[in-house]
Amino acid sequence: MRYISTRGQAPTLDFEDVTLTGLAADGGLYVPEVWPSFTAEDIRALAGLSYVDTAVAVMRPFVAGSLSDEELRDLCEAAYGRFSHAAVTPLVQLDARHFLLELFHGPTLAFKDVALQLLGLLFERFLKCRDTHLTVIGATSGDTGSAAIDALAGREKVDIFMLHPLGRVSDVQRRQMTTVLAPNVHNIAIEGSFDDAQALVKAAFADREFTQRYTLSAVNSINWARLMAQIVYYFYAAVRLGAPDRAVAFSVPTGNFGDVFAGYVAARMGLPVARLIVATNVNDILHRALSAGDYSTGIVTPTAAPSMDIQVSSNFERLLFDLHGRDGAALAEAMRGFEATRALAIPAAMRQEAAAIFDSARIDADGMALAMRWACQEAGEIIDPHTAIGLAAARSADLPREIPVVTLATAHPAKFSDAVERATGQRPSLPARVGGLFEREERYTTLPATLEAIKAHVAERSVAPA
Ligand SMILES: Cc1ncc(COP(=O)(O)O)c(C=O)c1O
Ligand SMILES: N[C@@H](CCOP(=O)(O)O)C(=O)O
Repeated sequence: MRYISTRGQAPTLDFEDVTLTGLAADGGLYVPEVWPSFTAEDIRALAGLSYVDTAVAVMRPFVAGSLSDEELRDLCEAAYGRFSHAAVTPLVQLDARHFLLELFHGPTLAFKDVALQLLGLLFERFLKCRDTHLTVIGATSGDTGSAAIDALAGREKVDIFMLHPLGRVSDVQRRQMTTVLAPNVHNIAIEGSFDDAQALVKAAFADREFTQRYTLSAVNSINWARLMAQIVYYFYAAVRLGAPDRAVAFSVPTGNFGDVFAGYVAARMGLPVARLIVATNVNDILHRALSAGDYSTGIVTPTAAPSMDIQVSSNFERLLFDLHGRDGAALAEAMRGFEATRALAIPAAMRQEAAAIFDSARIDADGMALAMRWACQEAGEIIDPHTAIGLAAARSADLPREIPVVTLATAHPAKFSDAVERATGQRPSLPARVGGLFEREERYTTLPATLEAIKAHVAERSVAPA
């Protein structure tokens, strides 16, 4: 498989290089040159397979030329062997048509583990035969950071610098990052929002001299391998609910548009996905973009679902690439306009094309709390605020009755126990595997949100050649 940039100017790469590269040199994001295609028979053959077997079957076309089936299987077994549930991503039924797809059984209790446990192993596999030291630089609104740190802590040939917005992640989220004291882990609290942190990561990649000197790489969903691993659970869930003979809808709590884009890829590959519901909190740029063509940023409002407090959604560019007929030059011009004005009008024809599969909903604090209460009282499930936004959107969606609706449960409720307790009166406790968080020493550096400060910090801490 070859990978091309959404902005059309960067070199075409194979899977190994695309995994190690992160952001494309032209500022774009890598996508497969073609979407692999699964027939109904291919999908039927997934029935009854374990998660690992499903992962190998679904990811095989994306890694072709870089990993053999045996290598891919070994990596998946190691990655998913660390999950606490035998099904890795189990489905839970809430009522006649609503399901939760629990994605939080990994080591750091959020869906990010599904991709990042694999990515950590991919880095190790691809660096084994190279004389390269990777400097990973990432931005987190709470969950990517801890999952990436867990996946990379203590690994040879990698340093990780993780930027989180100071004071805007939950205590559990922060401590999951800052109590990891491995020498290759460098936590930075940025005086700004998640969008500022993400913009700094992109600015670091745009500095070609810096990128080359430190061999920068990414763990955010700008890295294609992240999304690839997330496609698997759409297949796994849909097949369990009757695909290819029954279409399934998914409701996805959305921030950076990575998780829901993985669902879009699954649909492009042939999975019968009836609808993808993009569920946002009050930071609703994606809802405005999909429902009214208004992709313009505002001020980020802190909410009880902090991991979705995002305005500029990285992966929306990947969808825009397809909506622009995969014309990299046209998209590069549109993105330059967006970067200059912080606004992009999505033409009606593109909006209509997106509407063939995407719905969207904006859920406010009351809607979120109501969904947490409904899940608790009617189905006996305690859910986290991000999942609640997905569930609220799922329950308000206008869909034929025979279509099952799967809400992606993206985080364990104990990561956000204050908000859960406020809504339901129940305080979920942390699973034993992450216990002791509040007794451990924390280590992080607070920096202003400037590229100079980040570069100086990397230069001081990285073991890569100066
Ligand atoms: C718990 C949780 N839910 C939902 C999201 C949104 O996912 P995405 O950024 O892939 O849209 C995030 C952050 O990425 C998250 O951490
Ligand atoms: N919500 C995310 C933000 C970063 O998203 P990513 O999927 O691009 O890594 C987080 O939890 O950090």
